[in-house]
Amino acid sequence: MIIQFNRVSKAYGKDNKALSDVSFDVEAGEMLFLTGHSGAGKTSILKLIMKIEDMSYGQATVNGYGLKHLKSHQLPQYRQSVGMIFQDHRLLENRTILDNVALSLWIRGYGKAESHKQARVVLQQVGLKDKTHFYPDQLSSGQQQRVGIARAIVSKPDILLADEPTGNLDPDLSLELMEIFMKINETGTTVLIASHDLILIKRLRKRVLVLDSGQLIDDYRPET
Ligand SMILES: Nc1ncnc2c1ncn2[C@@H]1O[C@H](COP(=O)(O)OP(=O)(O)OP(=O)(O)O)[C@@H](O)[C@H]1O
Repeated sequence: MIIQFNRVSKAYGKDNKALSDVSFDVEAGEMLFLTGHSGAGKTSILKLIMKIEDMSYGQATVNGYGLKHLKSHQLPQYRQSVGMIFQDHRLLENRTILDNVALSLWIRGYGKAESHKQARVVLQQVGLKDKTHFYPDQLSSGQQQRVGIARAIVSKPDILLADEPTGNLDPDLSLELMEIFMKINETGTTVLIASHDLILIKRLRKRVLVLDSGQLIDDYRPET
């Protein structure tokens, strides 16, 4: 299992309970969705996996690392194996698309030429080969979201997390984006996507974890 949550709870402060006793397993190479109403706890699960937040109770193992006892010096290595695509793209406005993607390799010690080379490869993969010299504000929001995907996959993570990646896209663009995720998944990357776009999720016939007020109420696997 590449992700194991065992009775995980999360409270923000004393009273804000976001997750209660959540348990689930994900096999390496799976693609699945996390859904539920606004405030159900989807982002909280992703933040726990990224170790942006710490759990209050329970245990979780991700890619062989026990999250509870992960030391700060292990974090960079751990986070290299888990890529995250944020709801707001968080692109650097004063850098080109190519630099935005290459930067995540460059800060890991790759040379500039190699970083650019690999950035070009993933930008082609997400269909943005012709936009490498553009700046983020010259792209549509769907294209910006694809830059976010390119940036997350350029370091070849074992697990890819995405928080509402189709948030403000129209249905056609949302489907296109999901097809990109499916292609990434076909290369062996485990993909976990938080989304409340139920129509889209249904169409894709993948496993769906359903959260309700911080509790996991369903783990739906489509018939094969
Ligand atoms: N930093 C925080 N401080 C206090 N409470 C928080 C914090 N982050 C989240 N919460 C609370 O935890 C609960 C779960 O939030 P979370 O963001 O995980 O939900 P979500 O399912 O991702 O919602 P959405 O679909 O609206 O993004 C909510 O009640 C929220 O108010």
